[in-house]
Amino acid sequence: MHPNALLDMATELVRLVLRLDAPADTIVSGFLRQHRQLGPRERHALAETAYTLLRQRLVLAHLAQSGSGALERRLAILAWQGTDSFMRRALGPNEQQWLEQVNAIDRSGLPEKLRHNLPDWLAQALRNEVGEDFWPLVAAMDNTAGLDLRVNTLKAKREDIQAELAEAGIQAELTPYSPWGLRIAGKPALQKLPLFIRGDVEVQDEGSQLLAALLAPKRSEMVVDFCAGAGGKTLALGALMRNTGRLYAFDVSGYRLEGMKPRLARSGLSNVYPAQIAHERDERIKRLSGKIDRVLVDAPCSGLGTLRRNPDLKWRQSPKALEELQAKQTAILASAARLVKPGGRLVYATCSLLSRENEAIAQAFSEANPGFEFLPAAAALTSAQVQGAEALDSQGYLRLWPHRHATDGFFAAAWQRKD
Ligand SMILES: C[S@@+](CC[C@H](N)C(=O)[O-])C[C@H]1O[C@@H](n2cnc3c(N)ncnc32)[C@H](O)[C@@H]1O
Repeated sequence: MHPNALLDMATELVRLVLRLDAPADTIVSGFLRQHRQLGPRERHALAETAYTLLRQRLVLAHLAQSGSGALERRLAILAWQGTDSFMRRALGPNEQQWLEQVNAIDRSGLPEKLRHNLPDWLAQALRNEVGEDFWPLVAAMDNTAGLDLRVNTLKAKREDIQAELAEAGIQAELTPYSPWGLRIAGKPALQKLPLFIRGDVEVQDEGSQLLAALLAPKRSEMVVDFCAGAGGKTLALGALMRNTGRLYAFDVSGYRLEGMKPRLARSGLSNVYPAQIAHERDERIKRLSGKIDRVLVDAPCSGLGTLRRNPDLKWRQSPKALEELQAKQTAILASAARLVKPGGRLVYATCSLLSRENEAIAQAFSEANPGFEFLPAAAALTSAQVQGAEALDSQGYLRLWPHRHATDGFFAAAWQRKD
């Protein structure tokens, strides 16, 4: 494709993602689907340009002020993630000159806001969470996420998959904490590899894998994944149960549950029972009250722990939205807890970095439910064969951070129901 045409497309994509009226990954994948003529490198350049713009929105908007022509085009030029020389062939002499001037600016001298690229409320909230780690956290969230795989231990061994990947020219390291994880260098296409088609691996952040480890379901147990979505955690739980017992995968979204089907088919699991529920107090839930060995609540949350993958969330979330989420999280956790039988385990998890969705919800639950005993994460994870689990524990909670653990940001709290 001619550079002019590709830059025009990038400009159009920038216009679409800046509306912030839908998740950026939905907009980007929809846009790329409409332009099937694009090659893989062109797709990559367009997608990464859109994500870079969302990551660095404030500084790029500031720098774009000095140019002329359509603002979206200036932003696309500044955020461009394809080959530089290719893009420059689309620029007129004035644009070339402007770009030289902008590139010469020392960004480290710009005001803080233009360096962290966060809305004020979120910058303040993150400073409150991590104090002097604020800038390392900002830097980690500015990177693209790595690619982690979870080996489906029902079908394969981690070392064998590592060797098979090496044969295909793909370097993979063992993840430091998850006993089933592999971390891949770069972003190779995996979907066509036999090991992926066979269902021997799933793409899953190491942090997500550790939530399954914390719930630690056993053979023949009755387990509920309360907010199962497209089944990322469900599949990990089913494999830990060695395809025995019963694993209910509930969600209010039939559309998301539908997304589980192809993954379930690949996984070889037959112990999973997906079911759409109307809300957290659904009749189906009531019928299972007090009967379940282990319940995972992977609660709907702000998703702010996933900014490496979903940088649009920092612009799409708000303190008001957080309040609504907190009410929902509290209600879902209270309902899910009723399922747990005496001696059973309950885990509440989010992919948020903010205490108000995490410790605050867990502490309120502990106070309101003396029949549930708090289980410190380090001990529970160590029993689940997680190495170095102390490094993941903060005051008994599982707390994962992009800048400390090279995972998405995750939180989890675990309890055991007393007899
Ligand atoms: C963080 S996502 C779950 C991701 C999923 N566990 C995975 O690993 O892929 C939260 C899910 O909660 C679901 N949800 C929202 N409200 C709910 C409710 N009241 N009861 C059950 N699920 C709910 C959403 O549809 C969404 O799929």
